[in-house]
Amino acid sequence: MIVQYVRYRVPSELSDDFVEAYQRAAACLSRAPQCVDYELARSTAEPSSYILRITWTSAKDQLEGFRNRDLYQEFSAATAPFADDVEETSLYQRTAVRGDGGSIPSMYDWVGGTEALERLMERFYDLVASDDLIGPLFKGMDPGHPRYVAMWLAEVFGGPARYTTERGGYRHMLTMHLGKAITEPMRRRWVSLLMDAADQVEIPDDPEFRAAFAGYIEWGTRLAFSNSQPGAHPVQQAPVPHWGWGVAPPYNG
Ligand code: HEM
Repeated sequence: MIVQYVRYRVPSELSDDFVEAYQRAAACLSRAPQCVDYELARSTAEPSSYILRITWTSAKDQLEGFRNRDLYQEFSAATAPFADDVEETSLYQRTAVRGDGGSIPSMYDWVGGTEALERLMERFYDLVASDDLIGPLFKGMDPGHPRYVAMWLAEVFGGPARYTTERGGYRHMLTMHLGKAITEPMRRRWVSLLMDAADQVEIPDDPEFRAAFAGYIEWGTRLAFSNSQPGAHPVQQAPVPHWGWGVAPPYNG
């Protein structure tokens, strides 16, 4: 891990604009898998002085991962008006001296990445195909469907944003559920078969992971249920949601 510090001196009349610009830029950091955490702090003694601290997974990830991607373009566009106010920017190696707050892996990393999610989804849709209640809903499904849903889940759990960049993002997923008239017993069966598949392919079964995973699945299936009802008026445009550990992150011993 590497810590980047950027010191700014911002004219006081621009301080609100500066913080607002960083609120926009921060959305990019929140989505960047290379970013562990970040904070913008303002000096109490000299209110025109700000320090931005960003912890990156590594200098290489920051340079080759973040700075080479679209998110960086967005980040730079938001902060460009304050480029001349930067007084210093430096990268620091962390030392052994530190307290709580090491990086918490994303749920995507914890589950085993794309390979594990694809394995899970292949098994799940095998179970679905032979299920009397929900099998018929998926009769004409695209053969790539398990992979697409794995891609969606990967993005939700903090992995690559490929469902957004390659598959049409939230809007496409929504469209696929519209008018399907999912019933509550169907939703329950979907959840239950997914949990069976999770046990069968042996994705992590620690309480923290399974609780967070089940939380998302409960939430997502309830949205799919309501969005699928005839006459529903769901939100048409939204980012792919990001799901995290909630109140019980992995136990570090
Ligand atoms: C967390 C819950 C859910 C997630 C994450 C999810 C995800 C998705 C995604 C990403 C697609 C579009 C795939 C593509 O890009 O082509 C899709 C399509 C679909 N979903 Fe869901 N879904 C959920 C719940 C449900 C439930 C509860 C049902 C029904 C019981 C359902 C039925 C369908 C059907 C029938 C399609 C269209 C399949 C096809 O014809 O290719 N989904 N779902």
